[in-house]
Amino acid sequence: MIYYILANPNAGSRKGERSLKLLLPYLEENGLSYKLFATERTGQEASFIQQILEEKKPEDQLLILGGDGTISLALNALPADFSFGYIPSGSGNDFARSLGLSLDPIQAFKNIRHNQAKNFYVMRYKSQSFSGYALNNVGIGLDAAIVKATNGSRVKKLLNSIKLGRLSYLMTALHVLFSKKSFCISIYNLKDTFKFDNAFLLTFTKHPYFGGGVKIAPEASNLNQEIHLIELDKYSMPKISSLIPSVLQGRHLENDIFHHSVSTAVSVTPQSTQPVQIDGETFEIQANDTLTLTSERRSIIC
Ligand SMILES: Nc1ncnc2c1ncn2[C@@H]1O[C@H](COP(=O)(O)OP(=O)(O)OP(=O)(O)O)[C@@H](O)[C@H]1O
Repeated sequence: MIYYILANPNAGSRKGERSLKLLLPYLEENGLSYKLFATERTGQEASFIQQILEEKKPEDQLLILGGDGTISLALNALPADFSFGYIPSGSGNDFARSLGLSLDPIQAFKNIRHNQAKNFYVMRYKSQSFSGYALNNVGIGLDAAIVKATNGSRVKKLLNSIKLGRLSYLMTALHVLFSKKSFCISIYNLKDTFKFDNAFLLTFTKHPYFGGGVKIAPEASNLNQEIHLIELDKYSMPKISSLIPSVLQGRHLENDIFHHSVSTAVSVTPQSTQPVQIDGETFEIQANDTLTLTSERRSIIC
C-alpha cells in the first residue's frame, strides 16, 4: 500500500513544508511507502491528481496536505465517490476546523491511518461562467471584494514574504469596508423568494467557519445537506463597526439586523456585476446571471 501525497509546501506561510518535514520521516520510520507530488506553483493540483488517479492501485490512499485552497482545488479534480485523507497545513484551516481535524500533522496522519471514511457535504455551484465545488463558503459582495483586492495586491506578496499576510488582509479589508457599494440581489430557495435592495455582505456557508475561525453561521454543519445564508445590508460605518465584536464572538445572529436562512438548494441573481469568492478564489458574476448552489455528498478518511 502506497500513500500518494499531494502537498502544497507553500501553504500557511510554508507550514506545508514544515508538516512534510515531520510526516515524511515518520512514514519512513514506520516502514510506510509514499510517493510525493509537491506543487511548485498554483494550478498544478488538477494535473497531479490526474496522474495519481492513473497510477494508484485500489488499496493505495491519497493524502492531501495544504490549506483550504489546496483541498478545495484537489476536491474539484477528484471523482465524487473517491475518499481521501487530509493533513491541514494552511493559515486559516476553516475546513479542518469544521470537521475537528487535528492540526498536528502526525496526529492527523494517525487518525487517517486508523479510521474509516465518513461522509460530509460540499456545495456544488453553477453559473453561466463558472462552476465547481466549494468546501467552505461562497460570498458575493464584501468578502469577495476583500479577497479580490487582497489576492491582487503587491503589498500582500511583500507582507506574506515577511509573514505578515494577516496584516495585509486587515489593511485591505478596512479599505474595502469603506469603499464597497451595496448591491441589489434576488434569492430563490426551496421555500421562499426574497430580494435584498441594499446588500453588503452575502455569504453562503456549508459549516460555521469563515476567514480563519470566525463563526459566521454557528449552527451550520457539513455533516448535513443544509446551506446557510448570512446577509447584512449596508449601514453607516459606526453601525457596522459596532457589530464586529458580536461577529467575532459568534453571537451576531441574535441580532435581527442579520438575515439568516437555511436551504438545501438556493439560487441568487444580482442586478449588477459582482465579485464572488469561492473558498478564497475570486470569480465574477455578471448582472442578471443566476448562481445556483446545491449540496453534494463526499467522503473523507479522518
Ligand atoms: N509551491 C507553491 N507556491 C506558491 N503557491 C502555491 C504553491 N503550490 C500551490 N500554490 C497555491 O497556493 C494557494 C493557497 O494555498 P492554500 O490555501 O493551501 O494555503 P493558505 O492560503 O496558506 O491556507 P488557508 O487557505 O487555509 O489559509 C493555492 O491557490 C495553491 O494553488
